[in-house]
Amino acid sequence: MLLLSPQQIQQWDAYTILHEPISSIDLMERAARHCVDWIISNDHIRTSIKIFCGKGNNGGDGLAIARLLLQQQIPATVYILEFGAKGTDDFQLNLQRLHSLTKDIHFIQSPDFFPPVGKEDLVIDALFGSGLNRPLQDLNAAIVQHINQSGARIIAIDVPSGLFLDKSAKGNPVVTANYTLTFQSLKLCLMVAENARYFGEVAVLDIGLHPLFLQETEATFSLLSKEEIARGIKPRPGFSHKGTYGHALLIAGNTGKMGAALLAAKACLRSGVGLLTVNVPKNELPILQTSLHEAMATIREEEDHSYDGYASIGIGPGIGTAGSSEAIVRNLLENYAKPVVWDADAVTILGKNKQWLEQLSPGSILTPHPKEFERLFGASDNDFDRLNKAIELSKQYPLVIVLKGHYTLIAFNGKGWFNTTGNAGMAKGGSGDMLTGMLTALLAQGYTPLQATVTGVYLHGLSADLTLEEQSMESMLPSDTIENIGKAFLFLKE
Ligand SMILES: NC(=O)C1=CN([C@@H]2O[C@H](COP(=O)(O)OP(=O)(O)OC[C@H]3O[C@@H](n4cnc5c(N)ncnc54)[C@H](OP(=O)(O)O)[C@@H]3O)[C@@H](O)[C@H]2O)[C@@H](O)CC1
Ligand SMILES: Nc1ncnc2c1ncn2[C@@H]1O[C@H](COP(=O)(O)OP(=O)(O)OP(=O)(O)O)[C@@H](O)[C@H]1O
Ligand SMILES: [K+]
Repeated sequence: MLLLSPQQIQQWDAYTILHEPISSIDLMERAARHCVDWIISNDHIRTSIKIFCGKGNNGGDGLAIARLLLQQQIPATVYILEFGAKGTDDFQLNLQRLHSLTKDIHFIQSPDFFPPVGKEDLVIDALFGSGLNRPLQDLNAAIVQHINQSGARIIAIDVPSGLFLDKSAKGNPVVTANYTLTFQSLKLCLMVAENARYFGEVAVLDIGLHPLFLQETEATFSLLSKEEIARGIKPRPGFSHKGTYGHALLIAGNTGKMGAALLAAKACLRSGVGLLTVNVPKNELPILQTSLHEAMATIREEEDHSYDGYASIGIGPGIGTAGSSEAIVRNLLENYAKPVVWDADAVTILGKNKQWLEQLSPGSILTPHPKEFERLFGASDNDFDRLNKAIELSKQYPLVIVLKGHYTLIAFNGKGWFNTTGNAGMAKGGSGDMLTGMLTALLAQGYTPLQATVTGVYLHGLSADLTLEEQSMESMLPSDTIENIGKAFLFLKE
């Protein structure tokens, strides 16, 4: 699914009107009906429902929602923010339709006429949607503040009023919704952490916009889908052998950080690799060899760091950032030409030696979390800037950049894919190590760097989601999640 700009969303609307065909007022009616169905079936009806409308089509949705509620004998009061301009055609038509049902429609021109709103109210925010083109001010800013401080349950229609679809609204007045009912597809503004406090829980309502439009449309950002990932999984032919699936090397672990090496190694082994060697400090060798019978080992302090024969290498989890680790990073840059997975301390070392970025082998995968990303590429003003920076960098460097988060972004060659699997039970040390092991395993099996990354990131989150069948978000450990990598592969084959 593509993440569209406001202009593209308008075009999708127009395309549907032309090709379904359907009139725009009927499309609005369908959107409103989906909202009402969702509100009723999710038990959000309150004795007092206050619907705040602007005079664009978002406000039109609000008016249609009011009428559909009233038709089911559910009382609702409408407040229209009056800022001079005439409403859109569909707004005006819905206003006429509503007038035939109720006189409980209030035009507000000043904060003096704001209705009292309290905890017991349900507020429907239909002030502004995808047409917002500047920060809210004056009366519009005042009503947002009034609603936000009321303590009422707030349901935003399409997006919380005040959010721009594809750029930051940092510092602007924005409705803090408990729920956002967004039409047809997620929007970029509903994917970033900086807006999480505004959009609350998001439901995507399928209002039947024409699917063919997407086939004729290009967008920088899209969402990964199960079907797409499942199609990319390589078969394991009956006559294959361990050599078919590659020999991976993980350079991981150090004194007090051997858990990182074990988690990465175990995840690598559970992700289909043919052979695995783990490079660890001499003193830590027994920990590895007694806990993981399938892994071989090389010793960190030994001079001969030949990388010949490894189909892929992952470096970083728990290695530390001391000079000896820096030396390994330099050695790897000079002596290994295939893609490498760079994570954790290895990313920090690259951040300290930025000139080395030019030397990363093409197709290498960088897996920074936002702080590590900042160390590598500098600070960003907001989440949108960071996403756009990752996209620009992916044009500049022949690398796959994995910006980890709730919706992890994978940037490659000027395009970005958001992952939709995973949950807050993964917000624990060790989750990143697990991902490094998985990506290294997939590279070793001959997946292209992009394919390895999208597959690995998706399966990583999916394993965590499946872990919730037997654990809570509080209790689950990366070790549990690794044991569910198998279930995740099976789920893709269903
Ligand atoms: N496409 C779909 O799939 C469907 C879309 N539908 C619905 O349509 C919504 C989009 O409607 P929309 O385009 O009329 O824009 P909307 O957000 O209502 O109003 C913006 C208007 O207000 C103005 N304005 C802007 N910023 C302002 C500001 N800061 N302060 C004051 N005024 C400001 C601006 O006019 P301006 O003042 O710039 O002339 C603009 O015209 C969408 O979110 C969804 O709910 C569904 O009905 C059906 C399916
Ligand atoms: N709330 C969340 N929702 C979805 N995924 C999450 C969430 N929190 C963390 N994750 C995922 O878990 C992983 C965490 O990796 P990250 O390197 O940031 O932290 P870590 O677990 O401390 O790493 P390490 O393994 O190096 O200790 C990422 O892949 C991230 O996408
Ligand atoms: K809204």
